[in-house]
Amino acid sequence: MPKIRVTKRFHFEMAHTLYEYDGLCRNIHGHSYNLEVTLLGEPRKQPEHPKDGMVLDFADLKDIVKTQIVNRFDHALMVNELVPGEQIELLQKTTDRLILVGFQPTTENIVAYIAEILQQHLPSGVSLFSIRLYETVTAFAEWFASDNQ
Ligand SMILES: Nc1nc2c(c(=O)[nH]1)N=C([C@H](O)[C@H](O)COP(=O)(O)OP(=O)(O)OP(=O)(O)O)CN2
Ligand SMILES: [Zn+2]
Repeated sequence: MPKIRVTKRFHFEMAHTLYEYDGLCRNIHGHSYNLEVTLLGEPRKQPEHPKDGMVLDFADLKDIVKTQIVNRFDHALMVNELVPGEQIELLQKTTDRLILVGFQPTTENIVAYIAEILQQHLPSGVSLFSIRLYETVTAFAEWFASDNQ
């Protein structure tokens, strides 16, 4: 049975700030993130089944990624928990979509965070192969299962 990779693209708008960064990105600013999620699995081999030939129905993949990532991250502000408490309190007054994380919200760390979440929500029989997260048109980070075993 061949193993096949399937990929679906997603998009979300998110703001972040790089805590104590020595450049413009220390300011709150936004990105139009593009996300590519690639799964690995064997296409179903059940000729009578409506999902015959699918590793995972793209619709099911969309449901998982939208529920776990896009719907939570879209139009949110992601901030490092190290930011002083009084600043966090101010931010909480101006947005109901503040995501506090225990890491600097770089593309690298966000892609690893997404991988951690998605791995917990995939059905059996498929695995997360890779994730590519574009922060800008010219910059992206990738997570590969094979690099993280
Ligand atoms: N290794 C990383 N470096 C930087 C990150 C990151 O997540 N990982 N993030 C930033 C800023 O948040 C922001 O994304 C700036 O990135 P940059 O590519 O420099 O953006 P530009 O708009 O200047 O892109 P150009 O296409 O070169 O105009 C900083 N560094
Ligand atoms: Zn940025």
